[in-house]
Amino acid sequence: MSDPTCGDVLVLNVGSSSIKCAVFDSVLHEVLRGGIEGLGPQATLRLGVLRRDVEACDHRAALAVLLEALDAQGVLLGNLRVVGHRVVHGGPRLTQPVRITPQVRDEIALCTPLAPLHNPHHLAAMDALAALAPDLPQVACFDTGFHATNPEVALRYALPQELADNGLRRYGFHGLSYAGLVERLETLAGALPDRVLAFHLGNGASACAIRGGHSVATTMGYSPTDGLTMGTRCGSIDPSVVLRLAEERGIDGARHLLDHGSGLAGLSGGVSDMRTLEARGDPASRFAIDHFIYWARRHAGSLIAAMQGLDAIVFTGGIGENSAMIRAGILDGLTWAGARYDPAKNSRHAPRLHDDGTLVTAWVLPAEEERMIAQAARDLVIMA
Ligand SMILES: Nc1ncnc2c1ncn2[C@@H]1O[C@H](COP(=O)(O)OP(=O)(O)O)[C@@H](O)[C@H]1O
Ligand SMILES: CC(=O)OP(=O)(O)O
Ligand SMILES: [Mg+2]
Repeated sequence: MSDPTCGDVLVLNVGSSSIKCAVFDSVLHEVLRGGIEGLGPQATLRLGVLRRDVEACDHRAALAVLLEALDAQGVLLGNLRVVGHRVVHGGPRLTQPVRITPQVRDEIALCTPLAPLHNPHHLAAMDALAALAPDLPQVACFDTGFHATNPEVALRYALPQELADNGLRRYGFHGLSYAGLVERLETLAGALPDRVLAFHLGNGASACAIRGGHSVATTMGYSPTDGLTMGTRCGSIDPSVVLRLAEERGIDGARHLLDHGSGLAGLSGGVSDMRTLEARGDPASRFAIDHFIYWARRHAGSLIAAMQGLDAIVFTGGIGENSAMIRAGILDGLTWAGARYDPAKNSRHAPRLHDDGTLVTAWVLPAEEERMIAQAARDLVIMA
């Protein structure tokens, strides 16, 4: 058992298909990392060196298993000083890290229709912790904040002003991951490349144009359903298709199809997991992978135009960090923009995929959402 006093900050990153967690001390050294992925009757729990199959059919069950495992490894809720949560959607007002009060919780709940795959699970985690440790401060960090620097022309839909005033605009997501990636890239590259095309490819997937360290455009919009082909989400789609689906299946039926039954799962006949699709190799799985790559390239072209060029490409997220095939597929479609990589480095998932002297550099970096959240939670509660 590890030292029970060493963990000060617990971070929970409740994603659409997984729960990740990390424990930091008050100077932000990572003490423990883990999570549960593949939620279902045979989910996988990883925590430090521990790895075991567990039953975790939904996010609530997964959280209970995770908290028990943390406790067994000496991370006691009573000894923590703060818990930080990733929150996907906080609407127009909640963009900066904030201490969770009943009012903040209610505001996050109001945003549930905008992120139905995420916000209910964030709330369940906050409520579970509040019940177990009512005096433990909790902080919410939002996926949208990083995109506040997008120009108005990128943020607005071509809709009347009063609709934008009512929150019908683009927000963009995976912002904590992109902010972490900018910090890491600057350190690794020595200086931050000016025009960075970043791909966060996980179960949810997006891409972002980052200029001078700031987001200028991104593929997700009003909700995390827009943009690239995803695990179970359709990505960009003609709104008339949505209207027709709503007519035929009702609003809830349409939403369910677009968020849960589309993307890789819809194209392949039920498989949303990229690793499984790569292993299967049947025509439907292959087509789903081709679709994912093709639309990542198409959106990349749009983002490169938004930045007026390209200096670096970065991959992160479960697929971005682990799938050499997907990275190669995307990069092979961007040679016109100067993208080059060394296949051997790509196979090794090396942080640096390019050779010296390459004009457009290419990188694989870990998604560091947890580190960003820990930093904000520490600053808001421990350093305050
Ligand atoms: N070795 C691998 N090869 C291909 N895909 C992988 C690999 N490891 C993980 N993935 C994929 O990463 C995705 C999950 O990414 P992750 O970022 O953990 O998801 P979430 O959006 O839930 O946070 C799944 O599609 C999974 O199959
Ligand atoms: C915003 C989003 O899609 O998050 P995730 O990738 O964790 O599903
Ligand atoms: Mg994620």
